[in-house]
Amino acid sequence: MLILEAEHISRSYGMNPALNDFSLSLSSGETVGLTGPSGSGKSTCARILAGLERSDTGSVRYAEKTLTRPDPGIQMIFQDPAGSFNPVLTIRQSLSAVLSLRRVPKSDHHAVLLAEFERAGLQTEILSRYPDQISGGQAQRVAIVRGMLVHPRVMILDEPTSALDVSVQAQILHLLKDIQKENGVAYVFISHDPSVVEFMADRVICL
Ligand SMILES: Nc1ncnc2c1ncn2[C@@H]1O[C@H](COP(=O)(O)OP(=O)(O)OP(=O)(O)O)[C@@H](O)[C@H]1O
Repeated sequence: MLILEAEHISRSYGMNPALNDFSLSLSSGETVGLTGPSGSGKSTCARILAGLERSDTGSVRYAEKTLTRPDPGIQMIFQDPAGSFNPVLTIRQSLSAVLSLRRVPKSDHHAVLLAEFERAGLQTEILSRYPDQISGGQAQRVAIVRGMLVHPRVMILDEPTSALDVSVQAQILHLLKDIQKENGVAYVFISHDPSVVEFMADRVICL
């Protein structure tokens, strides 16, 4: 089933064209890889597909509706996960806030987070730490857990492993594959590294 569709999207910043006539069809459970050299518009494309930014021309449709703003069904994972957490909240507080938004009763939060952490291979003591007290690999796992708590149908992953060393990178890629096998989430996987994109993606678009 088609879940995300971009038709002829373009975006310029002033006189600088960042993305030119890009189209994409993404089905549930599928991974499309997006690659290309630095400055080719990968991150611009990611922000538009996630509804964080509007294209100048063309349109994005999510679940058969035109996307005009961020939708909880599309989650985005960035290269620098620690930077996307509120530094004054513990990991538990950040994740509980997401569960509260989903109206999960407070009394269930601990059990839900334990189960998610176990699945993601995270030790539970990380819950009481602050974002600057965990490693890059742990932070990226926590970011993936946070994204999945919302039960998205699409995840846009913008260079999710580029800041990690190779062994941690492989673990995160396998975690993403396992999650997808379990729940059929669709990925747009962005990386400048062709071997990583090749490993993750069912098909690859080069910008
Ligand atoms: N907010 C912005 N304002 C002005 N120009 C921008 C902005 N964001 C991106 N650009 C420009 O748009 C072009 C595409 O940038 P983008 O970050 O999408 O490329 P990228 O392929 O993700 O690059 P990289 O691999 O280096 O992250 C670049 O020329 C960049 O300088």
